[in-house]
Amino acid sequence: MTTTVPTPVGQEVGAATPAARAARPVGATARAVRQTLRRPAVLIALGWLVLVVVTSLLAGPLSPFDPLAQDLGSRLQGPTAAHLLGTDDLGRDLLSRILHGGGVLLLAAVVPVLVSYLLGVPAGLLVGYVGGKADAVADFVVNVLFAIPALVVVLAVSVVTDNNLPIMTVVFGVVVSGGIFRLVRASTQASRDLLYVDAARVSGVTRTTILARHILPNVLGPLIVQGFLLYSGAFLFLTSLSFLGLGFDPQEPSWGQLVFDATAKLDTDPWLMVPIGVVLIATVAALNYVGNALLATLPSSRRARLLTPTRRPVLPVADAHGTGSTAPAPLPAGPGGDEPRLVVEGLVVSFRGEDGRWQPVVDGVSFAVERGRTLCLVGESGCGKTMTALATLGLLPEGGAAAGSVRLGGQELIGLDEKAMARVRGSRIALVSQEPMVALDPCFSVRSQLGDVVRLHRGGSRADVRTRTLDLLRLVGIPNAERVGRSFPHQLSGGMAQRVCIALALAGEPDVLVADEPTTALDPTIQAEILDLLRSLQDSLGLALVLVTHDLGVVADIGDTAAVMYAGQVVELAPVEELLAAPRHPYSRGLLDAMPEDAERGVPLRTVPGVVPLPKDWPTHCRFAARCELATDACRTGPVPIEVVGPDHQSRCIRTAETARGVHPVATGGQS
Ligand SMILES: Nc1ncnc2c1ncn2[C@@H]1O[C@H](COP(=O)(O)OP(=O)(O)OP(=O)(O)O)[C@@H](O)[C@H]1O
Repeated sequence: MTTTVPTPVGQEVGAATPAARAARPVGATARAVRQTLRRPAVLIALGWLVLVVVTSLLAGPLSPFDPLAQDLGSRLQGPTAAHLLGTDDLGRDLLSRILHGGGVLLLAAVVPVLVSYLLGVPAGLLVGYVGGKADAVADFVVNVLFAIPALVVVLAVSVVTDNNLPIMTVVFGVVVSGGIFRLVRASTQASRDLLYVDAARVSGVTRTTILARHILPNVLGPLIVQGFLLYSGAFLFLTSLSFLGLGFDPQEPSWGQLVFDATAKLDTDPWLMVPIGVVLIATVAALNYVGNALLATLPSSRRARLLTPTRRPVLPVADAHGTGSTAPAPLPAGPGGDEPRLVVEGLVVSFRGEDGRWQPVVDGVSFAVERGRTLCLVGESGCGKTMTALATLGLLPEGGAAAGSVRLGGQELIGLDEKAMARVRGSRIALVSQEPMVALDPCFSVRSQLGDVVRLHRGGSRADVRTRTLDLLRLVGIPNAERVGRSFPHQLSGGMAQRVCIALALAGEPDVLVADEPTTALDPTIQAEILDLLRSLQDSLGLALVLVTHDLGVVADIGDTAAVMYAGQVVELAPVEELLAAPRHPYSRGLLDAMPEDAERGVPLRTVPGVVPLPKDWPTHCRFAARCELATDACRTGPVPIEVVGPDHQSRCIRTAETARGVHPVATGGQS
């Protein structure tokens, strides 16, 4: 039997990015756990574990014989009516020995789990929260712990303590506690800057309360799952010790001892190995199976997948047209009359309110993107850019549903079930999110996360996956790919993390990349580098890029076409140069006038007065009318259709003819 020591926990558990976990409703996780526990295979595994525990507890009354009673007249018998599982070389009943041999082992395996939790959880919370020097010291200690082979330490302890099992299990728990520490620290680091944690901090809540109430719940799920896996590892480890005759009383039956006895007679009496082998394998497999099944219920590092309900709700026909205020304008065909790579037509995204009614937040949006071109979705906060982008990937948050048409290379995506959509996502259309640190799982190295995605999309041997992973890192401009590959997300700068996220998105070689404010979280010099990178990738790979931004500077820098969104609608769709030179919608003009790049020193920055109305407050007439200085009574009489105002240029304004002649409202001074 080989000695198995559980691998470091932090490298094993698919713990969610905590921010993503925080975003996931608790009820959803609880539901997923309940569903998992009802699966027949999980029920069988749980049933076996319960059987093992109960029969070990009731070993005395259940055993047909004294497990130590020798009967040399019935040595090495196979199964008989008297001895259902046969006897060993001293004629001892195997069934009775198996029943008595598991209890101490099962109990002893709890100790390392408890010890590692007692050490790892508080230390991980504290160090993850305060960071700084404490983090460096703790990291050093944990690295040392990981470098020590647990078996060697425990063997040494067994010699020094004269085979004292409790001390050996405690020491084993200390050695493996580094994994729990890393898991908790990584989750704490990612949670400590969440808005609600900040809010608690500024409200004067004590550090202990913040850690216990706001941060610990984020890590509880993975900890429970890890408990199963750690217990399974500890159980195997202790079985190995007892096989070596360490820790357990050699006079008492133990499962390791039974394996040892069976190994000695493997050539002449192989049956001896069968009952104990089956029991051991079944027990370890059941523990691992339940652990892994629970693991799958946790939100994983792929935030997008976490936020995706397994069955996506469908908008009822009556609500599928949003407010149905206007028909979409015709879309341009691609070169040679082909359909462009991504075509979005009459897209409606709605959320179901507490009253059960569907509230549109994206209302009949249409645009198309060609290979090698960039379409920018631009507008103020709350206009529906992100929801439009997420709907194209089938990644709407829970409660959201989409209708209309999203065609990718001619294939309709709206209405695809989650399984089919999962095949499309990543391999044909991929997402680069706003917050690289949220998109990366703090518990796994860059190489491991990227390798997972490469394996998922391309398969191949370990060497192939490794080569491709490094190639991808180099592709996104990371020169020291080997070193960055070994790093964990918290060791990366924001720009580097965003490059890694772009590499993740490119791993499946998609045709279309959707980037949601990919530079917002970065400082200006890095923003420029990331935009350059996207542009060069687009050139070399021929990607169609959908870029969400509120920054017209970014649009000017990288966009080919701009779709200006306001209150859930596209109000202007135009080639970027045309939009910048001669916008046809007053809102576009307002945004341009408000660009800080154009501000004159000493003159207050121009703004568009007022705010974007909430979806529930959208008027039935022009939604921008309340903020528009050109608005007349005619603008307040009914829905305004989007109209073709030039080749590839559309505007949703009834005064478009005048704006073409340069009649535009002057945005008013506001913030300086
Ligand atoms: N989970 C949700 N449930 C209900 N409404 C939502 C949800 N998420 C977003 N919304 C609403 O959808 C509308 C559009 O939001 P969206 O995030 O797409 O805007 P945005 O233009 O991307 O803004 P930002 O730049 O701030 O992300 C907003 O009114 C928002 O309140």
